[in-house]
Amino acid sequence: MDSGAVNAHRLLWVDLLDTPGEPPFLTPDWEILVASSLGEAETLLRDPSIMVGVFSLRPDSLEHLPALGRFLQHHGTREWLALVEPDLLWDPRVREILRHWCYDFHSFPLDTPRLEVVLGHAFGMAALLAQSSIPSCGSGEEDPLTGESPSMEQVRRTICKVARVAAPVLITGESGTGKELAARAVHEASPRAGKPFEAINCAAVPASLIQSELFGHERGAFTGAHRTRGGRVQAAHGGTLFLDEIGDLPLEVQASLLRFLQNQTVQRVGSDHEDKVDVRVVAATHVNLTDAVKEGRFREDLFYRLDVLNFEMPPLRERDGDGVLLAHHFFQAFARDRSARVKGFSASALEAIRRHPWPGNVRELINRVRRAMVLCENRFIQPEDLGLEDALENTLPQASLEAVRAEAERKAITRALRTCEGNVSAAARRLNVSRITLYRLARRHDIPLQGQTTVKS
Ligand SMILES: Nc1ncnc2c1ncn2[C@@H]1O[C@H](COP(=O)(O)OP(=O)(O)OP(=O)(O)O)[C@@H](O)[C@H]1O
Repeated sequence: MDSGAVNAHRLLWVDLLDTPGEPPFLTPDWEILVASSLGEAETLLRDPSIMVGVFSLRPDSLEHLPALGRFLQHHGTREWLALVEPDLLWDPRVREILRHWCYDFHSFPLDTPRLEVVLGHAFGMAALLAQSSIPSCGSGEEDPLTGESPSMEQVRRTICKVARVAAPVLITGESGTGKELAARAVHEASPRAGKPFEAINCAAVPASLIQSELFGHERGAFTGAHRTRGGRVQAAHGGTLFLDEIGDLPLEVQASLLRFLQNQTVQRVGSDHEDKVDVRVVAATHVNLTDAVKEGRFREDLFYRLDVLNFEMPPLRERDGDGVLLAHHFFQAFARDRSARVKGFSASALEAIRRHPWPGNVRELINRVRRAMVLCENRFIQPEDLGLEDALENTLPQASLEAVRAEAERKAITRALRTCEGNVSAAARRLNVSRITLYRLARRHDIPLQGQTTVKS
């Protein structure tokens, strides 16, 4: 029964009677999913958004009590309500179930308004419990995603939401924006945290090997298959499979992936039977999959299977202030690589970081900061150390005349020293100033000079 209401709370109705009855008519706040066996209930509960369940106990359902007890124990993070025939309340086995595993119970006949009130309370309690079991959901110490811009805050909120639902997730975004990191964050914030997170880059595995890499193979299935091997999908059992660059998956492998998503089964290459798996898929792409579908490179049915929940990692140039924050973050992280002399970023380097469009996104920023920390010869990283001197070019005319002159002076001195391989006398001649003036200017601009201590002014 589907109430069809947007944002309705999902409720599992477990009916173990030989002749199951209809669930009651509840307000559209509830979407009722009916299971007529514990097996069916088990399958439906793969959906973590179902946080509340109801089951009824009548004389003809007593044979199921032992199995019901095990089932409730296994799903103890949900809140359960029992509807009980009044006579059964004296049965010690029934009392045991109510005492240990139920949030509340009702005796027949059913009082629907009262039931709904209690269901609301039970849902609230289950939601609280679920929240406290989600580690940081993007805001605590474990949060791997650095960034405080509004667009990153939005990403965090989305991660928290999609983490709770079992459906596939599709993450889009330019290369280097942190799609894999976001996929890990989804996994860590989901009930699958602590279970395997298997990541595979579909573009990096040769097309001939990807089928067996994903689904495994039997011994002798192809030349070189010396032993039977499980694939990455099976390795992710209970957890999450991250398929990076999904747009590069060959068409024949797309068919197997679709089958796996539909049935949650895998078939090894060379095998004629299928194994059941429980894996959540998170996929990422930097290409437009809609275009790939139009061009026949990507199966439309697979696209719709994957595109159930989606979000985009914003490019770094659209994350206000995050470039500088990330630069400081990686500066600290690479502390071991840096010379103790390097204290941080100069004001002009930070300005260059703000101005640069970062086509390679966070990955480019990491590489530039790491290189600058190794190459920097000053106490503070300069735009040139980051290879970002051009980023300031257009901005200089807007700065004060004094700042423009200082920046030009600093650049000219640095360039002359580099050309003269650090020889101060030669650089001074080239700049048409005395050595003493060059020493004074170098000190003002924090530019180290060779043999500085031996020269008397
Ligand atoms: N917000 C962030 N905070 C800290 N590190 C980040 C952040 N975003 C990305 N990174 C780092 O940047 C690098 C690139 O990130 P990642 O591999 O997740 O990007 P991607 O979008 O999956 O790239 P590609 O499309 O090329 O596979 C990684 O080293 C990752 O740890």
